[in-house]
Amino acid sequence: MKICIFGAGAIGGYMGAKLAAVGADVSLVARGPHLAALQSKGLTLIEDGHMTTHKVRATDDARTLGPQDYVILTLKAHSVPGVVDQITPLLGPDSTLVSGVNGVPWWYFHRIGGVYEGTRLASVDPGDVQWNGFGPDRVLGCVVYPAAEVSEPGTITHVEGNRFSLGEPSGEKSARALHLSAALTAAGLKAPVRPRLRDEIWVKLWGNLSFNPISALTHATLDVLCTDPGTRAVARAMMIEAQVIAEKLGVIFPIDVDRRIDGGAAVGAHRTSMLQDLIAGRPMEIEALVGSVAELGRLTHTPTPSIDTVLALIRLRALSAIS
Ligand SMILES: NC(=O)C1=CN([C@@H]2O[C@H](COP(=O)(O)OP(=O)(O)OC[C@H]3O[C@@H](n4cnc5c(N)ncnc54)[C@H](OP(=O)(O)O)[C@@H]3O)[C@@H](O)[C@H]2O)C=CC1
Ligand SMILES: CC(C)(CO)C(=O)C(=O)O
Repeated sequence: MKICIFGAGAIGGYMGAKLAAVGADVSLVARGPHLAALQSKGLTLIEDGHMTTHKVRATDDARTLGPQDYVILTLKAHSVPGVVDQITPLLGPDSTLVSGVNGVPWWYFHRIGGVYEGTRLASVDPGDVQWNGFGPDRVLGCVVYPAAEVSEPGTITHVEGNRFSLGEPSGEKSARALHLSAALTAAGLKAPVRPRLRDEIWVKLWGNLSFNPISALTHATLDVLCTDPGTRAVARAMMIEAQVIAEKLGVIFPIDVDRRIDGGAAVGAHRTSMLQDLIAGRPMEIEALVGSVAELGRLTHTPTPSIDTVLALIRLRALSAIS
């Protein structure tokens, strides 16, 4: 089974190291100093205080790798539309594209059934470049739970978690989903195949939608923003609006908003990825995590005053960060 991880930074590097450790046929697409380190020194993973280094096939030119059985995208959401042409050489007629990217996925309305079937999302797929370039039939959804970081070029430090939930847009337990699940499980990861992956997408998104921009706007860590009465109320209001939207789309939430916020608080003094990106001067995943939910609000005729307010603030914060 040939697996390529495109955008092998923190999450892709973590998955790549776990696969390489068990001898899987895995290739990594990366760039810059991180790629140079992967090629010269190998991929190092620091996990539970142990350091392991793996020789890996790594390139910045996917054309040299050819068609794969699985292409796992672990880019930041805003990076994907611009690199569709770089990814397509990895795709043969039977290749599966696994979308390991946070936020509302561009394929959300593929095989969902009902009145919204086939709806495209401009916030995450402007110009439909992913829908038209990849084709939604080859997509297998993935919700990424581990936390990891590129601690230096070529080195991934795992923080916590090892679950990558998988799911077909149709909810089927397909052979392609089960085969990838088996490969990831053999690498020591948790990879359940879920019949209702969209429910999990929303539970994760609940936090990213609210905690991430609030943290970037306030520079507060999760424990603080989830317990401060003012910011907790903002997060809660955003999450309730999102819940109304999601339930109109058929989602069933297994927990309530307060439990989700308490879960965020329990993570502790963690800077969300959006705050980390802001501090590092990198683009933030604003449209995939927040703009997409505002777009779904309009689609489902759901008022989203809290989400719109925070979205306006974080968009302007991003512009101010650039200039
Ligand atoms: N890190 C985490 O703990 C978690 C992340 N996620 C989600 O997972 C996804 C991936 O995040 P993460 O792993 O942190 O992101 P990273 O930025 O660490 O990894 C993406 C990598 O892709 C590289 N890249 C970008 N464009 C190209 C290109 N054209 N060719 C080759 N390489 C390229 C980046 O290089 P460069 O640095 O040069 O841009 C970077 O190394 C995001 O949606 C994120 O929200 C979800 C849960 C937790
Ligand atoms: C905030 C957290 C931990 C969960 O919402 C996260 O996923 C992120 O930092 O992007």
